[in-house]
Amino acid sequence: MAAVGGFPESADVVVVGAGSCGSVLAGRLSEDPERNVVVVESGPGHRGPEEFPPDLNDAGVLPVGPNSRWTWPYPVELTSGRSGWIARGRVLGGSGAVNGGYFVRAQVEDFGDWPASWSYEQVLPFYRAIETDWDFTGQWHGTDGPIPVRREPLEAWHPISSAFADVAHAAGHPDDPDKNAPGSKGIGPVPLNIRDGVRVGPASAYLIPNLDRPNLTVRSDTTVTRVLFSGTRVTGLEVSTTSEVRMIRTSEVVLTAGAVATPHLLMLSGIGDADHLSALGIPVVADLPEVGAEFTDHPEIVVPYRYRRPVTRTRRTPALQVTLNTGAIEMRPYTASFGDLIPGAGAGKPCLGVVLMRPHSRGEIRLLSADPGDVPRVSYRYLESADDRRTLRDAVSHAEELMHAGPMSRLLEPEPIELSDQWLADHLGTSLHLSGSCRMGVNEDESVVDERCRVHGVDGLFVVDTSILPTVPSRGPHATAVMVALRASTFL
Ligand SMILES: Cc1cc2nc3c(=O)[nH]c(=O)nc-3n(C[C@H](O)[C@H](O)[C@H](O)COP(=O)(O)OP(=O)(O)OC[C@H]3O[C@@H](n4cnc5c(N)ncnc54)[C@H](O)[C@@H]3O)c2cc1C
Repeated sequence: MAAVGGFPESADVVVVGAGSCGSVLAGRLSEDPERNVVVVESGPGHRGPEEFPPDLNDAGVLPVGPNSRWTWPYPVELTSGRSGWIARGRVLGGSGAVNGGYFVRAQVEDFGDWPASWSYEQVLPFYRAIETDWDFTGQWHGTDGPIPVRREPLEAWHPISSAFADVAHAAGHPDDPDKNAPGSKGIGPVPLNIRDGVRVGPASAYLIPNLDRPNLTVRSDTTVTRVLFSGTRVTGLEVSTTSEVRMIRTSEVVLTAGAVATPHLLMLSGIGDADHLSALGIPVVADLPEVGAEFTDHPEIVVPYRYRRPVTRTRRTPALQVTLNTGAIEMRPYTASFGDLIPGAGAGKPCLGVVLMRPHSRGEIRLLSADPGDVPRVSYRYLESADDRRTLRDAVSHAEELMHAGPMSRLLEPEPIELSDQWLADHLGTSLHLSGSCRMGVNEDESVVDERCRVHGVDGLFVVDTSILPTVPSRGPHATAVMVALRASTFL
């Protein structure tokens, strides 16, 4: 697919990565016709809705398997001695173009970890502005935003969604019809940014409709390899295509490369822990030890079962229709195995996801070399916290009870569970919600960007993506990522 736009020599502002946040920022910043906005995206682009790759439209699958054309695969260590890999979107729309379509807000108490200027009251107008909620109106919901939010009607529920909701209600969990209302907890339908089986992500909502603006250039298939500085002032970017390395001159750069690539790029550019950078021969521009440090994500225990009778799922059925949110745990009765949801992933068993939404464990991203072509080392350090292990063991026990109850036991037979820390490690995965690898904060010693998304210690450099969330929200992060980008666009 051709790059969108010619090769720009300079710009007023360059947005690095046309993913979930980058799409919103590019669309919003280019509303000012006097501002020359360039977006550099490593993955393929498309010039309009008609060129949108059809396999990205289908919200019934996650196109992130080993042969995907739309992802960066990263090898990771999930917990000591247990490796795996994660995918991040690498295409116009980024991870939001390949994700599960679960579009839910953070909880009010999640903002207790954020600077005071990012309280729930202050961010609510931006959550509302991004959406049109098809099911609910009133003070919590948007009515004219570009992203549709809807829940699956009961008649479209997969048998696993209905059976799981029945047993959760019978076990005393409250009904939770609106997971985007403050105080939501219990069992209920998930809000989805899916319309007629098609994901409507930030690229389709904010970027693609504006590609014909004369002051907006999207340069796809081009990877930023370094931010360039004169002293501590941004002067431009080094970028590479398959055929050449070039520079783009600019005094303002917004990194929206996502929670793995953004800390990677910062460190390659001399911003990070000074000892770590010096050991790799990278000249230090700003000593910020929190770059790549103490990130958070949702560890997910995959509890497998087999169906007692064949169940049917249509192409329109999303991966997830209902969740149970109880305490720090989210339970996800997926409507298909990951083998079926992810093309090329191989055979998989149907499963219930038991997910820790408020983990204590903290991960780390570090460079393996100063070569931009080498992926960084991503260590999740899941299950290192005794509290996390205990909460997950208790949750798996409860999941087992639910799976052996009434409608669930008539539908499926769980595999035997010999619950131990080893069993947890053997069934461990991640929800791919990585956040907080360049945290926002008021204290320079404990964060990477300030409340206005400015990188500490340098001029002209901003970060606006899930890396700046102080901790991963206790719900999926996508709606929060879009909210953050929309709010940031008001002061960038
Ligand atoms: C498979 C999958 C399923 C998920 N499911 C859900 C879900 O159902 N609900 C939910 O809430 N969350 C989900 N998430 C998480 C959510 O989608 C992400 O948190 C969110 O999209 C991240 O947005 P971002 O803007 O921070 O980064 P991204 O959307 O990942 O955007 C980063 C962009 O930057 C580009 N880029 C990176 N490095 C460079 C570089 N050096 N030069 C140029 N461009 C670069 C990338 O190609 C990408 O397009 C899922 C994530 C994945 C991967």
